[in-house]
Amino acid sequence: MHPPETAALPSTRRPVAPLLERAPAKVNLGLRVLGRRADGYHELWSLVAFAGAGDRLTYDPAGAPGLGLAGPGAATLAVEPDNLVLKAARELAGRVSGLEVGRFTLDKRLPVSSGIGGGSADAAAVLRLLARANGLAQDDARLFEAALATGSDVPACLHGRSCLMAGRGESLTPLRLPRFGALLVNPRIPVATGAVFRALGLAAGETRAPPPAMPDGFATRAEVLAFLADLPNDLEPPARRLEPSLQEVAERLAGTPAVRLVRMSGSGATFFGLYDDCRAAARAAKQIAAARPDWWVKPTVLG
Ligand SMILES: C[C@@](CO)(OP(=O)(O)O)[C@H](O)COP(=O)(O)OP(=O)(O)OC[C@H]1O[C@@H](n2ccc(N)nc2=O)[C@H](O)[C@@H]1O
Ligand SMILES: Nc1ncnc2c1ncn2[C@@H]1O[C@H](COP(=O)(O)OP(=O)(O)O)[C@@H](O)[C@H]1O
Repeated sequence: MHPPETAALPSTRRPVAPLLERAPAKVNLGLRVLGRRADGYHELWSLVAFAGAGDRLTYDPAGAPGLGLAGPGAATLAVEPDNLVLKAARELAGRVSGLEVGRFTLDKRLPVSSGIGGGSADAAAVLRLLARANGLAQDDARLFEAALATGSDVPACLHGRSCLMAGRGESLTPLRLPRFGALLVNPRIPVATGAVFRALGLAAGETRAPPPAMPDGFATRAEVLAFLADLPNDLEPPARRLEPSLQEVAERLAGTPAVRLVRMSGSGATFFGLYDDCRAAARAAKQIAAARPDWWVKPTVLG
């Protein structure tokens, strides 16, 4: 005799699938510091692109509110007190009454404090996840406000596509870029953003030369490279003064075949090389990883 069939218990809770968002690395292809404002922040003018490589955030709307860390970089980061994932969630909750916040799991792959905005990308991914889960439009102004309150780089990461970034980081002009193969290299030396800005030594109210003329767009990689020749990263000299060992990173990238440009991103210490395609970037990655297995070396695509 068969046991009687049991009907599934009725549930009062709607099953909700976890949501996933990518948190791509940000690369400052060029970055001019135009001056220092009275409030201490610096006026920037930067051509920003996003990489195929990044962290990943999953969100369980039904989970206990909080953050779990996973992935190769989990041990390099603490959940509190300053995790940008929770800061972004708090900033949005302060602006949207009744916002439901569940559990985030961060798959940490990008090096921390490395000039490619890993924390900012995570924060932006959190805002996108909370918007999706709470039915907010992705262009809801409160997302942008929460982004800027979380950090200067978060609005660009929320935008998530190549752009000219100006002001403190809040002024964004979309700009399409042709695709590059790219290699990101970090010597696993964390560099504090505030220290690099301070090492520039600008007084409050001081201004510097204006930026180059704004391009209408770029049709070819050669046009981008010509534009970048006049758009260095003004934070690279002070970062190199603070960390003279960055010279080796630049030299190793410059020694890879077919590299078109070598430069530091943001406040460092990640440097990038640009190539015509992903195959060249992958070859370069092998060369550098063989010489420096202790470094973080990531071939990817940009634009
Ligand atoms: C330099 C950049 C370039 O994209 O990238 P990273 O090196 O961080 O990746 C960003 O402006 C970094 O943005 P983010 O890391 O969000 O900066 P915040 O948390 O707002 O500020 C960190 C520190 O940098 C200084 N800061 C930041 C932005 C800015 N426009 N002027 C500044 O002087 C702040 O005064 C603070 O001491
Ligand atoms: N989720 C996060 N990922 C990375 N860094 C974080 C995160 N939350 C907080 N931080 C802190 O934010 C600062 C900047 O980190 P990050 O965004 O990785 O570097 P950068 O601004 O140089 O690109 C570091 O002091 C780091 O400890």
